[in-house]
Amino acid sequence: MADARHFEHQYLDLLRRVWEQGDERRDRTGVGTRSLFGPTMRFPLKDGAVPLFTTKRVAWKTAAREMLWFLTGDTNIRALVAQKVHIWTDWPLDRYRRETGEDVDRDAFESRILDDDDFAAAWGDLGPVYGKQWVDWDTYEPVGDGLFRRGPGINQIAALVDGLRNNPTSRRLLFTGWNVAQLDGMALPPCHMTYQFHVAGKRLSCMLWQRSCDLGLGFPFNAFSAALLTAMLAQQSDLEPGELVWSGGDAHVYLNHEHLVTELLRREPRSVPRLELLRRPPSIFDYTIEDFAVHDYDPHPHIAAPVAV
Ligand SMILES: Nc1nc(=O)c2c([nH]1)NC[C@@H]1CN(c3ccc(C(=O)N[C@@H](CCC(=O)O)C(=O)O)cc3)CN21
Ligand SMILES: O=c1ccn([C@H]2C[C@H](O)[C@@H](COP(=O)(O)O)O2)c(=O)[nH]1
Repeated sequence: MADARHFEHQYLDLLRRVWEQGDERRDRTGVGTRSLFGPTMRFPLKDGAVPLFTTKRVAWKTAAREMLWFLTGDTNIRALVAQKVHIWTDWPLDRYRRETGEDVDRDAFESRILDDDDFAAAWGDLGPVYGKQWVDWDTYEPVGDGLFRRGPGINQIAALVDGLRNNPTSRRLLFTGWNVAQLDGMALPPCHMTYQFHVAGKRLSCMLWQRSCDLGLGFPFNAFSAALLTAMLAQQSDLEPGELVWSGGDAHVYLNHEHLVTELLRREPRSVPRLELLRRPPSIFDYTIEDFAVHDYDPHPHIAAPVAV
């Protein structure tokens, strides 16, 4: 039976509102969007609750692999492609086509990324995106005469775990990918850009600030990933997950996702999935995909939709 308060209704309501009332405009990609500014959603994370949407099947293992890849600090798509994660391939592929004029197809491009070290180094890197900023934010030390040398990189995630354990009432429990000085070198500036945490009793809550949100394709991944990260951080800090508060800046639906919106709004959310961490690894950097299980996930079928590059 349909439960009016299923967490997913927040998502479906926002999709409807953006589609019906959003400002229609041209966007960077040329596809066009309808856009609203500043929505907030709150998802419970207690007892394994997780915002994994059920009105279409979401490839949660793909989202989890991407999150683990961020935590390694890697910014090259090679490690993703090796795990059959294709969600970042289109940006290096687009650059390759533009800069060489060669009309290589996606599969051939991915094969070269996997088979050829030099090619992967030259064409597979996204620049200093999420992983770099999260675990190895560049620092510089003055050495006199207006000269600087590299200092040690800052690991924001390690510092966060330390803060959660030792200073849980701090109002500075956050990390960000928005390194203003390095935005120009990134294939895309971070969308899910700032994560702040709050501990109340034994509950760890996360607030994610997402400056730009593709509601059809990106958001189902972003919501699940943020919940997963919160569960991992809670486990590492002897806390329990509390709530995910998501705030978006520009929340949009691409005009070529109309079929997705129409079909999702026809469907009823079903089942309440649960996330389980099967092991407690020695640190936040030691999780593997085998450490995650999702129970009671009974989604409607997947709906394909094109990604705007
Ligand atoms: N326009 C746009 N939307 C995004 O969500 C997005 C970007 N660009 N650029 C950077 C990353 C890459 N992300 C992506 C890219 C593609 C899918 C995607 O195609 N998802 C499909 C198939 C997933 C699969 O491979 O199994 C989906 O139906 O969810 C999802 C997230 C999120 N980000
Ligand atoms: O995790 C992500 C990454 C990207 N997106 C979407 C949001 C926008 O549709 C594009 C980025 O384009 P900008 O012009 O840089 O805003 O990618 C997402 O939703 N989630």
